[in-house]
Amino acid sequence: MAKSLHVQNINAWFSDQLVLKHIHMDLSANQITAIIGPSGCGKSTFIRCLNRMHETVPGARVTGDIFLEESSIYQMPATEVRRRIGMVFREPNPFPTLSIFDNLTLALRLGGMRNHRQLRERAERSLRVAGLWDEVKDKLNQNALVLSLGQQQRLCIARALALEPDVLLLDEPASALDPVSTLQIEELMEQIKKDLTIVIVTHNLQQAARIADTTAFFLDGELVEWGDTSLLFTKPSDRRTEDYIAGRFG
Ligand SMILES: Nc1ncnc2c1ncn2[C@@H]1O[C@H](COP(=O)(O)OP(=O)(O)OP(=O)(O)O)[C@@H](O)[C@H]1O
Repeated sequence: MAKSLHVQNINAWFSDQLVLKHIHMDLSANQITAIIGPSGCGKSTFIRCLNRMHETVPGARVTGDIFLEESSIYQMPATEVRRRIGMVFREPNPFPTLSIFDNLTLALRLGGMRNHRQLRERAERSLRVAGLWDEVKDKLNQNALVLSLGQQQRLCIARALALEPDVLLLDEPASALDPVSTLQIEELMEQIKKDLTIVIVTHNLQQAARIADTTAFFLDGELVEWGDTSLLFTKPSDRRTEDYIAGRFG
């Protein structure tokens, strides 16, 4: 079920470098929120804070709090946070030695699901949602690397969906893909937002304008502004946002 995230005064460091400063933001359920901003402004660090991945980097630190609905993610076991708040990365990263089926079901099996019929149902359901079932149903036991890059990325999304998360974080999920695969990923996000809260980092302003309900503009570790995507693109309230979307820097 989709759940909203509430970010309260997040600061994040890599060693002594402060890379996110006093971030307050709400990420609404059943919406796509796009995170935009120039290279190095803290977009990836921000979404890696949202499922407690940032703190896994040696020397990295976070202060502040993030709530999944009413519950602080810092009061939950980190493994539980990452199950409920899934993540898809820039480069498709299927487990390279595993079959398509095992890619989808490994985490479920590690979580204790043993019944083969149940595993098969969950795998099929997430592949159907990811629009991949017809393409892979006859090769579930083949290595995941037989798939094209675009299919591998949809497999990674299906793998995240198989855990039935509340939130899905995507860090430039289409940046390594061709235009057709990019469109498939965008259509997929539109479909799954009815069940999920989606946060996507993108360099591509057209992509944010096409798919995001809400857009947030980051600059130098600050959240300059966030709000309704069409308003942010047509009537930004801050001069720096206006300059960025007009292509004057970044
Ligand atoms: N593993 C790391 N160790 C140290 N510093 C890092 C690390 N990862 C990122 N940084 C620094 O943190 C700051 C924010 O980086 P981040 O990757 O969050 O930005 P970004 O907006 O996602 O950039 P890009 O669009 O280029 O991916 C940058 O100054 C970057 O150099």
